[in-house]
Amino acid sequence: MRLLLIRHGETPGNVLGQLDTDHPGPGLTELGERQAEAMARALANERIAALYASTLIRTQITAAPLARLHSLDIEVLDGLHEIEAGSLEKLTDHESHKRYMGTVISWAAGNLDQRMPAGPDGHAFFERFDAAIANVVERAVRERHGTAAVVSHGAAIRTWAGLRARGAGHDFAARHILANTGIVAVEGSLDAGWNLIHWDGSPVGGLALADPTAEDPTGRDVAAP
Ligand SMILES: O=C(O)[C@H](O)COP(=O)(O)O
Repeated sequence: MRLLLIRHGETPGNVLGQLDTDHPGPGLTELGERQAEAMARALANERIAALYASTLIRTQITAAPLARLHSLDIEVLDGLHEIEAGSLEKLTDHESHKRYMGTVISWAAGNLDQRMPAGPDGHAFFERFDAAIANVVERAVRERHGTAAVVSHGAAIRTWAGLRARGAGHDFAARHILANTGIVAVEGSLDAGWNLIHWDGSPVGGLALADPTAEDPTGRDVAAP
């Protein structure tokens, strides 16, 4: 089956460069709302049979136009939420960004024992995200459908795909941006594992929907010095 892992639309926290991972989290900016509408239009011809969002409301708001267009319900799944920032929560400085993204990219390299300061380690993240993906796949197998869309988060998608998708890898995940409404597509199964099909790091509705001035720590190239 195919999984479209979609990052949510822009939030006020993304504009400020805030490490904002608490529940329920912020809604979208006006640009974020437009990104979500454009994402639905861009995916109008995709045969999406099931649509999932995380427990943070920004993903549910982002999924709403796509749900309307495809006449789908949004299923909110535990386990798809952003990687908790621990004691870095709400910080906006570059050292904190580096520490947060450095930790999650090291998980994508397989160093799962590393811990976010006062937060989770890589084992805890992969356990909950893998379990969520297993739920998505089991339903697809039961209902015999081929494509599911999963609206999740910058660090969570990059880290999961970096370790789990053949053709990605931690270095790739670090270097490839994942702007708001960027999409990482993987194909595979629980038994065979996952292959990277494409990594569209820009807003799927087009570059006119990008916000080059946003600080956005989880969306940018983190291999850059
Ligand atoms: O730094 C961020 O942008 C926040 O920590 C959360 O990531 P997200 O915007 O992809 O949810």
